[in-house]
Amino acid sequence: ASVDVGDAMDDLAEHYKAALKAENAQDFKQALEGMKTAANEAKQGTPPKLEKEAADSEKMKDYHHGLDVLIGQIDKAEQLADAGQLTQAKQAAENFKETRNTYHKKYK
Ligand code: HEM
Repeated sequence: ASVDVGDAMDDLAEHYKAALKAENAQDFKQALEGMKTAANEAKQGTPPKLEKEAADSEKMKDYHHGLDVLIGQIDKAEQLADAGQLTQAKQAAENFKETRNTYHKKYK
């Protein structure tokens, strides 16, 4: 069974919306956990634009790297929420958009 990247992205976007709307650390963290699950799922699929690339091609490696960058950013935002800094955590979450835009330009 292969993972559909578009489906994983829809999940990612839904949880991201919830994260940005969260009014407490618990809701925020739950949304971020959902984002991480979706990002890891996306890593198991192949973007339609890269279907002709070998699994170990530079482009596939870069696609995986982009999702790892996002997962790293999610972990940092989670740590801020754990430290009771929800405002800063949500600011950190706003910055996910930069990563999204960078990789969407290349592979979406
Ligand atoms: C906050 C982060 C992100 C959000 C909210 C997001 C959201 C989305 C959404 C809503 C779509 C359209 C899905 C559809 O076709 O139904 C999409 C497509 C896509 N995204 Fe993301 N994305 C994010 C980050 C990333 C990153 C980091 C990468 C790659 C490293 C990526 C790669 C792609 C690709 C390849 C598609 C096209 C999938 C397809 O056509 O099947 N996205 N994304």
